[in-house]
Amino acid sequence: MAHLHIENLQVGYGNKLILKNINLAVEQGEMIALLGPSGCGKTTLLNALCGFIPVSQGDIFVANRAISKRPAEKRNITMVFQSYALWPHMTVAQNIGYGLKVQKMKHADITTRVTELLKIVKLEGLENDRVTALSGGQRQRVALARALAIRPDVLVLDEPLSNLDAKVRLSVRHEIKALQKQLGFTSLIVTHDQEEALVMADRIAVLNHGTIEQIGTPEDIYHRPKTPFVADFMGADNHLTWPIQNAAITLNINPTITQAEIYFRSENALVSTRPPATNVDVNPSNMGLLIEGPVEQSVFFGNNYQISVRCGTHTIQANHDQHLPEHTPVLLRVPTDALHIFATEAGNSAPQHSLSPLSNQ
Ligand SMILES: Nc1ncnc2c1ncn2[C@@H]1O[C@H](COP(=O)(O)OP(=O)(O)OP(=O)(O)O)[C@@H](O)[C@H]1O
Repeated sequence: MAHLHIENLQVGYGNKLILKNINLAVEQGEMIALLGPSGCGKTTLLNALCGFIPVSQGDIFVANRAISKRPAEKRNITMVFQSYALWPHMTVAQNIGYGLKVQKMKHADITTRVTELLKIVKLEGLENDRVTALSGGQRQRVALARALAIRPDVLVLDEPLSNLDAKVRLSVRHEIKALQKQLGFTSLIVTHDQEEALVMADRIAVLNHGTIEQIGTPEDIYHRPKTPFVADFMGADNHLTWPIQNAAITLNINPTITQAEIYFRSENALVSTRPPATNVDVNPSNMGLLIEGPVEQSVFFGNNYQISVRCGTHTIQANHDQHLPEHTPVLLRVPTDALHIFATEAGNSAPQHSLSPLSNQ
């Protein structure tokens, strides 16, 4: 059994079921990111793990021990909160040692452990400062040190970086990742930032309406989404429902499809301004999805331009290195391996989750 094993977990508030049937196995030393839109149940899952809310059905095992009926303080799972939740009247060292004092550890041992943690989170010299005098990034490191002080079996982090400004956020996420590798703690981190999940996690679980839609490595989730929801959530910002009765949109793939939902990222739509007449041949450079149309809008995005191309009733987004004036005729080509194609049965108006991805990798 995995170090953290969640089996058929159901959790709700009153009569409202939030987590429907969660199964998750987290190996010792692994960091799993729970990724999903607001309200999908990420925090609820962390709260159920920590024992802050009861579970309706299913079980949670940590190191082969069933813990879902144990009170929060007997689970040895600690949470790092979005708001840090530090004691404002205490010093850095007192905050870090707080959990150890509650556990009635000897004063000398607390001092040793706190000194060790101050070094780990690079806050040496600040032990006697009030936490209110620290920056956001430093406070978050105190919160992390306090959580790690008691050597938890599982560390859970609820959007730990969301109160930090963009630059600090980038450095703190690398620090947490490096610490996780160095110390080997098992952790679950909640985020709704896909880039954060890709950078920090060993595996990502994508949640939607209280269920896990897909779990896999960052590469799997990014390149091989199993459902339209995951493709969309991971940044495939263009969506077409095939077939399309429009000669300006052609799909040259093998095998051919009759009916499908197609997703792709604007960064994978290659823009060319060559005349459409040269584009009709089906040769290797024309494989994939081809779309012809005029530029509707070109917006500067810093490192490139976001080009909107009008094609019948569709507006397709593409990235390009140059500004293109409105009405410029362009050809977009999305290579086959950048298309996420979810075949649907002919005449079947099945819900998205029952679509099957067509292997195109
Ligand atoms: N104490 C509560 N009582 C009743 N419903 C709740 C309670 N807390 C959360 N919910 C509901 O449970 C659902 C999931 O909430 P949760 O906070 O777990 O989502 P989340 O994925 O963490 O969202 P966010 O990214 O916005 O933090 C939401 O519909 C929310 O309204």
